[in-house]
Amino acid sequence: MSINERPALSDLISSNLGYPRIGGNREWKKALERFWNGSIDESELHSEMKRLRLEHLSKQQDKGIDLIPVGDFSYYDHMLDTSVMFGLVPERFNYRPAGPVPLSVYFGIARGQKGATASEMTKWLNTNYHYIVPELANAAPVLTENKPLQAYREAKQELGIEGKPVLIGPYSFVALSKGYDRKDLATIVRSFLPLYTRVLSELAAEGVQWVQIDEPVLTTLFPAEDLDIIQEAYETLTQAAPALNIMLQTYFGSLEHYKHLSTLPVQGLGLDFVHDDGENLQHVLQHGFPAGKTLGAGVVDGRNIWRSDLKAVAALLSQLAEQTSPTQLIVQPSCSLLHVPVSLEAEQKLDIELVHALAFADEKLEEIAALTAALGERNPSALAQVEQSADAVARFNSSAARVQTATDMAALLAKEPQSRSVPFAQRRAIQQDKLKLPPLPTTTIGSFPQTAEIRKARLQYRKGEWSAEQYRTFIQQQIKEWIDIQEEIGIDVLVHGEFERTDMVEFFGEKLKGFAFTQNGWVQSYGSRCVKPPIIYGDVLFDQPMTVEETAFAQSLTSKPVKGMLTGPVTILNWSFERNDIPRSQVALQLALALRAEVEALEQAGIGMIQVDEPAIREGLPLKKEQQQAYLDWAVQAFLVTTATVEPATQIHTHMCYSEFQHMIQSISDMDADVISIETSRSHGELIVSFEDQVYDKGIGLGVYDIHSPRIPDVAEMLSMIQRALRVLPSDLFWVNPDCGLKTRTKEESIAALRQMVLAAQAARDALAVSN
Ligand SMILES: Nc1nc2c(c(=O)[nH]1)N[C@@H](CNc1ccc(C(=O)N[C@@H](CCC(=O)N[C@@H](CCC(=O)N[C@@H](CCC(=O)O)C(=O)O)C(=O)O)C(=O)O)cc1)CN2
Ligand code: MET
Ligand SMILES: [Zn+2]
Repeated sequence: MSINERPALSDLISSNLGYPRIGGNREWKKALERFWNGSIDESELHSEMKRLRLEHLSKQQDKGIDLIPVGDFSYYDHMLDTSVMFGLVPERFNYRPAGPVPLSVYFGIARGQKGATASEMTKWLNTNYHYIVPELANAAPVLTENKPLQAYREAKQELGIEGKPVLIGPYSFVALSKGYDRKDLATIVRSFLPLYTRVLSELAAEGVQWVQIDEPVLTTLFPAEDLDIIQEAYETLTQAAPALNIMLQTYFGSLEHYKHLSTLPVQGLGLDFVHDDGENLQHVLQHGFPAGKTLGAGVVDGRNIWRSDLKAVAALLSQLAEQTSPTQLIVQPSCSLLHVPVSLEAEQKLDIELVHALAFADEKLEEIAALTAALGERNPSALAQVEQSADAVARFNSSAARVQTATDMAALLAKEPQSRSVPFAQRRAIQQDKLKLPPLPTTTIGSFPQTAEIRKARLQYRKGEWSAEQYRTFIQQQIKEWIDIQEEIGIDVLVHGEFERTDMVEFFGEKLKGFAFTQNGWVQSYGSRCVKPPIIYGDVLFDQPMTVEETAFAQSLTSKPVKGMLTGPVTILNWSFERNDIPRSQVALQLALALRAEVEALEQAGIGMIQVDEPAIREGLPLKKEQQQAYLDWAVQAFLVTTATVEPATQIHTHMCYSEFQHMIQSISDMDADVISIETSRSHGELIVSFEDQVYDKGIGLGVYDIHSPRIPDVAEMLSMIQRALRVLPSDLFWVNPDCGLKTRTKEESIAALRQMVLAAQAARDALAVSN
């Protein structure tokens, strides 16, 4: 349907689901880090946070958004905010919540503190955002403060904004927590309902119109029997605050149980019409949408950076309006804009054709406002904007940048070997013969501290104040310093330290063809840590060696093996903003072929061990079961294409960060890496059980200490991690390493922790020698 045939949508309103916290120039990150290092005090932190919070609200208002979210801002993470609001402070912090939880305890849970390890951190659904996992063991939930209410009051008093408080719903909150038996889920959800009831009734008493309750778990494969407690929860909440309109918000997928969920006793249902494979629309068309209910239509992509084809979106909205005749339709992004950069304003260096095809958070709000105005006939000039956007998208899609060179991937692949030439058992003997490693060899995951000095050097180089030669010499000095440190500590397999890299994905994006990179396109990954995902806009191709010089230099300084270090195809794909005009699997294979060229170049330069990191392989897993195997198949294939052509004597390593791997051990094994290192320490050994079944029979290093925390682990603690793992894993396949790279730690912390780790490995070897 064309936009001119649309039915009247005059009561259309616009909404947002969440706005990036980090600020246009990462002011948020900088304030937090200044507070943690003691440069500013708590009151200075609070005032900077408030300034940012209000600035973000004003901006959304200026863009013309009707329903502006409040309470989505956070000092670290929104799940952690909810935990402390409910008084969930783990016992080891020795704090019994009475009123609001102090900032020191809040950051303690997030980052660890003396005598108390941090709470576990894990991926937020299928994104590169990480949340702090609530601990429900021995929990006695109490309401310590009403955070959404405070946020609402602040927006109203300071800016006159009638905000829409956002909170994570009781079902998703509990489902994404740990420390309880799954069979008790309903009881636990029930125990939180009085707290939610109080929060909502106070909001209602204050005169709040709409509240957004996020239930992202509803788009995953949750057990159907949970529908009962979900039903019960929303009956309770609606009864508690009948004057309030509850928007039950879902995102990142479609609702498998649409028929049931659409009839829950709430006033609005928010659906993702972008990342749903068309299924939500099918559900609405097939089953209808309950009369009298408001449909929150997530039609603008909240997690990728492409400009919308607003004409197509307008047609979708018209279709929804016509088919469902809901009393009200709300135009909104598919999810919170937390997952995209703030604004295109700062991007002066991108190709103009590309810029016209992009939309970051602020531009997405403009799209939503324009669409609402055009369809609602509020503003005739908005129509022109809608037409323009469709033209821009079409122009870019047919541009030379986009045109595919490698069309027939299947034919291309048919010519390439996709498995190692000899099986693992044989490779292992050949490799051990060559490498002669001790039992329980020690290594690290790749990066060493990215100090202020290193970042400053890179900045000077980028600004042209330093020559390429000066920067190169500086990087070589860093490599030399750390090769010496590693040798002195007694680590068995060394790394060069990744000093030349800004980020493990951005670095490769800058060197491969088909990528564009932004100047300021930052997105929060966890806490104050941000990433600048590169943009895959065209065909990915190898250009020239990317890592050989630094790796070979490092190897020239030592007789111990140095592991080459690459980021794998699936991770580069998952942590970039990807093109969406061709299938993801095809982009992954293009990446794999490009990276294979690098693997071969390293091998030719005499590097005998190559690590191809795949920390993001798990988060790309589709939320729906029927799509998972196909994904795993092409992901494994991409890894094999990258690594399979090396000699049997060349040892391939891979690394993955903490994830729920239980159901994909077979696929991990099929990747056929000689050694895998996996982050485990924050899960306190739970992951080991997954590898117990003996499906996994290759080299394995389970992280023995948490690198996300500044705390230095002691020898006994790591020794017990090793020994616990050795109860289920064969000692001749076991490696000792930290959880992940050390780039976020200081030099002192890293050296101290690695010394302890080598002592722990030595103690474990001694114990093995005695028992043999
Ligand atoms: N892409 C990605 N995703 C990931 C990970 C990862 O490593 N990469 N790891 C896991 C955990 N997530 C992480 C995400 C980010 C960081 C991280 O350390 N980020 C750095 C930024 C890295 C970076 O690109 N740094 C630039 C520096 C950019 C900068 O701040 N420059 C300053 C100047 C330099 C200075 O004085 O500091 C400026 O422009 O103002 C560089 O090295 O060159 C940070 O937020 O601090 C760590 C882990 C999961 N997801
Ligand atoms: C997020 S996984 C990180 C792997 C990388 N080689 C590093 O050590 O930083
Ligand atoms: Zn990692």
